Formats: sequence, structure tokens, C-alpha cells
Amino acid sequence: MLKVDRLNAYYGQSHILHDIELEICTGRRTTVLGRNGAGKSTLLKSITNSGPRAEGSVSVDGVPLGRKPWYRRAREGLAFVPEDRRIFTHITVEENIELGRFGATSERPVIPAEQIYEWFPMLGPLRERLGGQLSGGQQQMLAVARAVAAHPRLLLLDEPTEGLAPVIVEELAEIVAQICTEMNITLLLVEQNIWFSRQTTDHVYVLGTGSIAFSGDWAEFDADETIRNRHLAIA
Ligand SMILES: Nc1ncnc2c1ncn2[C@@H]1O[C@H](COP(=O)(O)OP(=O)(O)OP(=O)(O)O)[C@@H](O)[C@H]1O
Repeated sequence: MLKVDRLNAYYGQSHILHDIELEICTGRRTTVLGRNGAGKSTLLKSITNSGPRAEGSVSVDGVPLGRKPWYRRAREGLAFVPEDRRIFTHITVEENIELGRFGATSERPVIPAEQIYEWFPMLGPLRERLGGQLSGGQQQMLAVARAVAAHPRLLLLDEPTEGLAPVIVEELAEIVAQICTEMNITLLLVEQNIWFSRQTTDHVYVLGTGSIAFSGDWAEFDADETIRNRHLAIA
């Protein structure tokens, strides 16, 4: 479904990503693990054309994405939750979710509000609260809720667990896994949190400094101590 071919990305003169190749089939859930500074956010920003200068090709279902920005792709079923979440702070939780709905189509009908609050029980009592009055964990829940409100077919998540309390990480993992399964969403997650990745995905890439160092399932990942020691600094 999503294919990334020989992707190179640059910030000014700095060559950050080197010949990245990724392939994610429909309905698969994939994580890209990497240390701080490995290039995870740069990868998602390159795919979504929202930052670095990128060369190479990114296609969805065989159609090259070109330079059209990702926020204009909601109606194509593509959703992205960036690291900074982009919550609208001066409108309510309900209105933030409402805004996410504009990307729905007749083939991918809008998700009713009640279904969203069932998936994200934390948000129900906060419906009338302004986005700017939420905690970090509540904002992250809202960012994911808004992204799924239009029933996407492909969801990109940039380090959703960053700065969250362990109990919220656990809740978010359960929700992400449930939603992706129920709606058959293809997921590309970039993370440092291996536990969260393990709960939510079935295929792992490891990004060394700017290039793919490993690709496999969790059993293969667990068997490869060298990869974990060299690129993730865990035993
Ligand atoms: N706007 C920018 N301008 C110049 N260099 C940048 C910019 N953003 C990131 N970089 C550099 O690109 C490299 C990869 O950064 P990136 O943010 O993609 O890493 P990351 O794996 O997402 O790390 P983190 O987990 O810390 O967010 C780093 O060396 C970083 O300093």
C-alpha cells in the first residue's frame, strides 16, 4: 500500500536520510524504531512533504504522492499525527474532532462522535473543554481521535508516547491497536518506545543513523541482539 523507494532527505547541506526503502501492505501495522536523532521524524516529514528537502519516491497504492502536502490528502484517506500534535487550542475537544471529519467520503463515511468517545473514553467528559486546557496525554488522545474521525486508510503517528505518563501510554496502545483492527487501518508508527510499538504493530524497521538497519517481525527483532545493542542501546 505505502511504498517508499530510495528516499533521501536533507536539511540544508546535511544529508539526514540515506536511500530509505519501506514497503507496507494494506492492513499491516509497522513501526520504525530509532534513537533520538536517528531521523524518525525526518522520515515522516519526508513522506508527508512537511519539512526537509526529499528525493526519491513515495507512493500509495502505486500512485506517486508528488509534492501535494499531506493535510490536503485527508479525502484520500491519509492521516498524519505529527510530533507536536497540532491541537487547535481555542476551540473545544468536540470542535477539534469535528474538524477531522472533513476528510470523510462516501466510501469512508465519517465516524460518529459516540463511536469516537467509546474508543477514547477519556475524551467524553472533556467535550466542552478547550484544546489548550488539556494535559499532554489528553491532547495526544485528541490528536489521534481527530486523525481517525474521517476513517483513514493509512495513519502515520510520530512518537505518540513522547512525554506521556506510563498509564496513558498503556491506554493509548490499547486504543490504537483496537482502532486499526476494527477499521483495517494501515499504520506507520515511528517510536522510541519499544513496548508501545510491540503492542500496536507487527513489523519492525530499525533506523540507524539515517538508514534502515533492520527489517523483520518481533520474533526476528528479539533474536537480533546486535541490532538492539548497536542502534537502540538496550539489551
Ligand atoms: N529543521 C531542521 N534543520 C536542521 N536539522 C534538523 C532539523 N530537524 C532535524 N534535524 C536533524 O536531523 C537529524 C534527525 O532528526 P529527527 O528529528 O528526524 O530525529 P528523530 O529520530 O525523530 O529524533 P527524536 O526522537 O529526537 O525526535 C538530527 O541530526 C537533527 O538534528
